[in-house]
Amino acid sequence: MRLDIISIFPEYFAPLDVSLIGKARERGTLDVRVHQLRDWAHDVHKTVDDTPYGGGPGMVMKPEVWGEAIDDVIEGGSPRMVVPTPSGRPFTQELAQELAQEPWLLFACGRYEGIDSRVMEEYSGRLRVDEVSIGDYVLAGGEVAVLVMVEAVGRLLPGVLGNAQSAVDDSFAPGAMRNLVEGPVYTKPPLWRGHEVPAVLLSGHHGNVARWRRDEAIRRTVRNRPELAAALDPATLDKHDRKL
Ligand SMILES: Nc1cc(-c2ccc3ccn(Cc4ccccc4)c3c2)n[nH]1
Repeated sequence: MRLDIISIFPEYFAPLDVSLIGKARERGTLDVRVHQLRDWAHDVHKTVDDTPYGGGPGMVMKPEVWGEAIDDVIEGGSPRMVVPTPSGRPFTQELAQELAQEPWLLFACGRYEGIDSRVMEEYSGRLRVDEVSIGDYVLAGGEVAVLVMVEAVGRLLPGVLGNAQSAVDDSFAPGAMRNLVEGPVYTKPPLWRGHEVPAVLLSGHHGNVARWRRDEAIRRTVRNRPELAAALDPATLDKHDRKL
């Protein structure tokens, strides 16, 4: 997968050189290219923003600079364009799975009050353009949102996660964990500061372990994410409720 990221703060993406994503880049699974938007601003001050039409606080990012940058980066190709914004469609595990199937993603990182909307209008005619929110809180720009999405998507790519099963067992993953968060995890020692590991996990009985883990996942979903629990098959809840 090729990932292009355009931003006025390319240094935000240094973390993509380390850990899972860094190794995927070394292996060639991921081809990440970060671009400085100001390289396409031609005035002496490399201006990328201007005052908003209709008034209001802050500044808006200029369409001309973005248009030149995107045209140069995509070179006539057709990546899927993802634009982080507070007003976008929610970024979910399902969307991460969808993006992980794409051969080429282009992330446009806005700052200030956002990017002139005509940029998304212009490229929606040529590319698949998704405006995406990573949550109902307001960031100062798109860079952190892109880091979140690149990690969530990157870990789903073949060979990136040491243990491919992990992704299958992810919270929210389609299939058995749909609408469920994960339960608690434990490792050695079996007793730590008076806290024991649940005996079932030491039993070696895989069926009982699987059932216990599902019970705990449902218990935690009901406690922390009632809106997800509401979407669970009532039969599932009912069966487990009796034990929860
Ligand atoms: N989930 C999520 C995404 C963002 C986000 C993404 C890109 C940008 C570009 C500029 N800002 C600042 C901004 C503040 C308020 C209104 C509009 C823009 C951004 C915020 N915040 N929260």
